[in-house]
Amino acid sequence: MNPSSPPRKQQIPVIVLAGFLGSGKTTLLNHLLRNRAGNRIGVIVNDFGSIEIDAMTVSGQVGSTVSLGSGCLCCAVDVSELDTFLETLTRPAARLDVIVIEASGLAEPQELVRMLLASDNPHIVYGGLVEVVDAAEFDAGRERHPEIDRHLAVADLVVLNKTDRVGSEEQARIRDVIASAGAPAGDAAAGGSAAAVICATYGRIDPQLLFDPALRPDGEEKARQLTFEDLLLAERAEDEAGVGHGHHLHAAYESVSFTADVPMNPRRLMEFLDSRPQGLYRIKGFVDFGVGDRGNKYVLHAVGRFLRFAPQPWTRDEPRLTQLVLIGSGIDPEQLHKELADCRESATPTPEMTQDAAHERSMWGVLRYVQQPDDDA
Ligand SMILES: Nc1nc2c(ncn2[C@@H]2O[C@H](COP(=O)(O)OP(=O)(O)OP(=O)(O)O)[C@@H](O)[C@H]2O)c(=O)[nH]1
Repeated sequence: MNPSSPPRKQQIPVIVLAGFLGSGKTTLLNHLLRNRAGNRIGVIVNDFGSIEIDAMTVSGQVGSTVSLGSGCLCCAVDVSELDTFLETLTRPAARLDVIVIEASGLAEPQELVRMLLASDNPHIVYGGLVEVVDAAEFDAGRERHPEIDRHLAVADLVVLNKTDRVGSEEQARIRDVIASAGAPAGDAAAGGSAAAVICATYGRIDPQLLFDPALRPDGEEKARQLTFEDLLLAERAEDEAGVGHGHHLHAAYESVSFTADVPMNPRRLMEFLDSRPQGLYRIKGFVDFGVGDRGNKYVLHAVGRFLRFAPQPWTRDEPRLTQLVLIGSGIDPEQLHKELADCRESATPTPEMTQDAAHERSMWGVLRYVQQPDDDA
């Protein structure tokens, strides 16, 4: 790392929102904008027309960028202009916390993801490919657009939307199809989508699946955060009114919090991360590798198969801890917690020389995921 450049504020996650025409991308995006938990969101779309800009105060329009009073900056772009717009949106003056690119129904999301991963903009980090699927039109959609299987295979999170229009059996069937999407015909075991799948109506997912609540003291920025409990209450109210569909949002995803006050063993943690289960969508937090690197904690960001560590100096009085949150759907929280606990360093004494060399070597696996300033991806 270049010691002359001061560490900048955390990189801004860029999320790609994809899905076929009418699947509910704009509905989901509007939901995120209304429940952005204090975050300032930058949105890149193919055209403004579909976003409910009326619902927000438009405070300025420059070129094809619209600044919304509610803490959102929108721009309409052609994919070839992506880098230029990311450049604009990541300027410190924009003060954005997260950027969402709504891929047009026709854009190939893999192409956008590839461009993001290859981008040399140091201020962004890949935030995942979210594929919105219309549950009611699933089979018809696949027939018309067989390429949807390819999209599902590379997605990090699949939002099975419009579940108000299908029963729970049909939802289960679609989930199975998604899990085998992209695998060679007749051989689901050979692969398929590793994406976490969550069900939704009108795109109402918990925004925390995609980004964290902003820690902003600024009162003007404080949008009310839609919490997990709110979603649950809304669902219960629907159930009580007899309009629910037996699908409970608390079953939508699960999270695991892990804290350790002894260092983590780099080799074992990397084994855990390299074999993380299907459906484990996000991991965030920081890791103490103890003697592996006494000076730094390692901020961990994983979304889908993407994984990145960023070393950050411990402050003088900071307690040496590992703190991680894992979020996913269809995961076994207890098992994951146990596996992480098994990654803690055990105090087996080895001769000091061997120990030093071993620690240095075991950090290699971690360092593979540390971005160097001139890395491409
Ligand atoms: N019944 C039902 N309708 C929904 C749901 N989510 C979205 N819709 C409706 O589906 C239609 C399409 O939704 P959009 O959000 O515009 O879909 P989109 O993917 O952005 O569509 P394009 O911009 O054309 O690509 C709208 O009329 C929405 O109100 C849902 O969960 N259930």
